[in-house]
Amino acid sequence: MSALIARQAPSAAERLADLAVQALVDEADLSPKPGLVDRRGSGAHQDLHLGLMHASAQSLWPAFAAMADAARSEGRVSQALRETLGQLGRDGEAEMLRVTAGVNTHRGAIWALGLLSAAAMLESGASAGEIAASAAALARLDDPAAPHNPDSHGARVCRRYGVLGAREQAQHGFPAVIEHGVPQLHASRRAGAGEQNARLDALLAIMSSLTDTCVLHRAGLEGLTRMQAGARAVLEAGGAASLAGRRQLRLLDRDMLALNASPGGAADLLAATLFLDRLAPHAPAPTGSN
Ligand SMILES: CC(C)(COP(=O)(O)OP(=O)(O)OC[C@H]1O[C@@H](n2cnc3c(N)ncnc32)[C@H](O[C@H]2O[C@H](COP(=O)(O)OP(=O)(O)OP(=O)(O)O)[C@@H](O)[C@H]2O)[C@@H]1O)[C@@H](O)C(=O)NCCC(=O)NCCS
Ligand SMILES: Nc1ncnc2[nH]cnc12
Repeated sequence: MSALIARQAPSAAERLADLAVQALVDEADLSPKPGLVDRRGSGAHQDLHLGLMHASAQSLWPAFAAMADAARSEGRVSQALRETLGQLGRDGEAEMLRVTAGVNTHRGAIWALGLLSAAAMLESGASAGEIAASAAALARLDDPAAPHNPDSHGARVCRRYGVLGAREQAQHGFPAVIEHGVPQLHASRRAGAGEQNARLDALLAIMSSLTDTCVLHRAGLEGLTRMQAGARAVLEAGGAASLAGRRQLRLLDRDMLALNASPGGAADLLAATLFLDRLAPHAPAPTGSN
């Protein structure tokens, strides 16, 4: 009997949860990322490290599987599905905080990958853009049970600087992912950058345009401007695979550390990019870890 259970193929929801967790692990491991936790160390953070990012990612598997399964049961974008996803997202966040002893490792990632996992189940076989559009339709539905926290870091800086944050990024169909992350990942792969460099370029493309509320919270408008301009400078110099680009990337890393800035929102959206890329690849698939 146990041999029979062991051989059972994973369900579609379980496969989506596998992909979501793998995307988070790949994002955490990618190095060198400016200001962020990676294989070299904790970046601008005092309370995060790579082991904690991995443990947090693994703790979210049941939440992602449950969100995808709820989408399978409901079968369409609906108010009922939105409310179920909201509850599962809050449960996932509680489990993350239990595993990390209260440190916010992946709040933005639960939001983005939770919506995208549910949408991927609804839009099986669809393109990255179609999946993101379906996730956006879910994000635009109001969840009356969601506790509105006007004091979250994101809410505070959105008010102060008049910018859009994680909520709007999802409601608008993840433009940072669909217009910047995914196309740059594919372009850098086509140019022969190597998989790790292509992923770094995708992160930089996201950073060059995103109003990352983590950076605004930690380093204000100056931090955001320097992040966007620094990321653009790496790409304009030839990207992470080029010597000139690597030089710019080292400067950007130093700058982010000096400003105590960490682009956590961009990191979450890189994970969303890698998730969608695995689901709907339209460019040469990764060939190794070079
Ligand atoms: C809608 C919610 C995402 C809540 O959003 P809100 O803006 O109110 O709340 P925040 O607590 O600020 O969380 C937003 C997180 O999203 C990431 N992010 C930032 N900017 C963007 C952006 N422009 N687009 C997309 N995503 C963005 C970011 O997450 C990462 O950073 C986290 C660390 O941040 P922080 O806690 O500020 O940590 P530190 O700087 O280290 O703090 P200190 O050390 O200084 O104390 C890290 O977790 C990364 O993930 C933002 O943090 C959503 O949460 C929500 O409403 N959920 C309800 C449940 C639900 O409905 N779910 C639906 C199905 S999933
Ligand atoms: N690698 C990383 N470093 C810091 N914050 C993050 N949030 C999501 N991924 C992160």
